[in-house]
Amino acid sequence: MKADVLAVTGVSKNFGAVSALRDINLTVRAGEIVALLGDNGAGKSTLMNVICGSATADGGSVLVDGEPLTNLADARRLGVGVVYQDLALAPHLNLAENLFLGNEAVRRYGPVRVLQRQRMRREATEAIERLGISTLRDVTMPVGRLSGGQRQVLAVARAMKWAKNLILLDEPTAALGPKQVGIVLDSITTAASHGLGVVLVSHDIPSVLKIADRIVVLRHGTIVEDRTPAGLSVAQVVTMMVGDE
Ligand SMILES: Nc1ncnc2c1ncn2[C@@H]1O[C@H](COP(=O)(O)OP(=O)(O)OP(=O)(O)O)[C@@H](O)[C@H]1O
Repeated sequence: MKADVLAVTGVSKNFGAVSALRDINLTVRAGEIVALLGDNGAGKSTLMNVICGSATADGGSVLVDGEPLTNLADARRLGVGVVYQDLALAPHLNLAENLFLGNEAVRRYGPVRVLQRQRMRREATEAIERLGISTLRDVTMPVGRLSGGQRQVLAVARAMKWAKNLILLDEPTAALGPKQVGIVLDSITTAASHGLGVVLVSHDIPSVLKIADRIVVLRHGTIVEDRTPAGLSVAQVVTMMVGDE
């Protein structure tokens, strides 16, 4: 049995009178892909924000690789990679520069800091090769020239390069064509096969059914299902998400 990279225990979060999360218990193992599902307002974003350290829970705990995570600095130290819906890529920079955005490789000569461009290009090429994406081979290409799917894959490659334990993805297949969806799903399963735990929020149920090892359904701030998706139809999952409404 693989180790838990994420253990969420008894987490609650309120916004004034709104109880956005109530007694959330969730574990994710190394190499496991867990999809967080739920109708609008169910609490998915709030839970992702708590797991990535951008929001603090009012109660309960989040452990990554056994260590408490309560803020963004913890998330960075514990190797939690996040792929935001807007991808947070810089279009005027090239692929390699984007992979290193905020983590630039520099060499210090006394007070002078020099960017290690060659090293960044080499490591960027390796990171992209790990995902097996042939269309992203030229790491000197500006990101502004990439398609939506290629940008999404690049964002996954970046999260994977810096993540040690866990990758969180927000709607990774939104607004992509079928072929691009396939490439993005492959990149996510590759990240998991490298031993990272993956948590993704998605309304794209067919994609979730293809790649998730577990689905976790939130309704009104509580988990109502935590199970394998094996044998489930899209309609059955939607019913779990919306309940009797
Ligand atoms: N910053 C905030 N201030 C006040 N209420 C909030 C805030 N963030 C979320 N909420 C409330 O908490 C509940 C859960 O919201 P959340 O955004 O987590 O849901 P969600 O499942 O991600 O929804 P969606 O699919 O629409 O993004 C909702 O009732 C929402 O209105």
